[in-house]
Amino acid sequence: MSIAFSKYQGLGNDFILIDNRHSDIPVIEPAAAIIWCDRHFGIGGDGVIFVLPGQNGADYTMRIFNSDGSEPEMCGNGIRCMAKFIAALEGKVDTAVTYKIYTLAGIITPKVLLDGQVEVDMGEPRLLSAEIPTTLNASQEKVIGRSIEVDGKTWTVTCVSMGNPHCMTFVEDASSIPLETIGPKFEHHPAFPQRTNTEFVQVIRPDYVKMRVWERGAGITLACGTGACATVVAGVLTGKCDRLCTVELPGGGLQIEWSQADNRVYMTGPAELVFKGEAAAE
Ligand SMILES: N[C@@H](CCC[C@H](N)C(=O)O)C(=O)O
Repeated sequence: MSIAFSKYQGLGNDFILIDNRHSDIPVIEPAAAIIWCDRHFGIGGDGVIFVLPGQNGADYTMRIFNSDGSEPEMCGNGIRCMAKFIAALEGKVDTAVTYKIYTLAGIITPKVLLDGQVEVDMGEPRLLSAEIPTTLNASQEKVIGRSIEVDGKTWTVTCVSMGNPHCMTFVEDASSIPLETIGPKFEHHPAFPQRTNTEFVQVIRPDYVKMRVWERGAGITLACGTGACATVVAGVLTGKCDRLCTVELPGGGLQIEWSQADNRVYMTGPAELVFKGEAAAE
């Protein structure tokens, strides 16, 4: 049996998209997603995203498997790709269209704009330690500028959940951080019972930061949408960033706004079809 897929990327964060509208159960298992995501033996990708029938009043449901087979609650670049994929499935080309997508982080609302960019209402950030989750501040307070020992060094971190967990460290020079070695040590640190995404952020100006990410379940990626949102929230909480801020990632820039008016985070960025194909299912 073979399964049709479309490969999309958002700032180089790349995903295999599957039209799963006929069933609530993803057509491939996490073990197959690991093989499909492999860049030598598979299609290659940071994750596999399934478009399922809507739940809880949503138009569609998104499920995603990371390249290690784990299932995250949300994916910011992925939901922009999913919105473009659905618009193509529905034949809505060159029109603005908005979808309500049910995710494990709640309802998320991407809007495909006329210029092809996608603006996403990412919902409200979650700041309490139990919501992230982290044991860094067990008294249920926010985790802003707390110390953590990782790899024999003390780091000052701020933690934010955008449905999935993020741990941000502000640094002088993000390019000098040995992500490959320090990233997994943050990800698997006992202070994060559900592991964590890890971001190193260099403030260029309050409205412009550079960020590099080690993703939970995927490792180094060229961009992370939820990570960019969490970065701006952390920057505002620590007095380093404006609420409206560009986050420059290795794959390009995202416009992020943490709205004072409704406490929601809005993300705008690209999403593009790379190619379509068919892959063997086990
Ligand atoms: N790249 C994504 C985040 C994907 C999920 C992440 N690896 C996790 O496990 O939380 C994004 O753009 O947000």
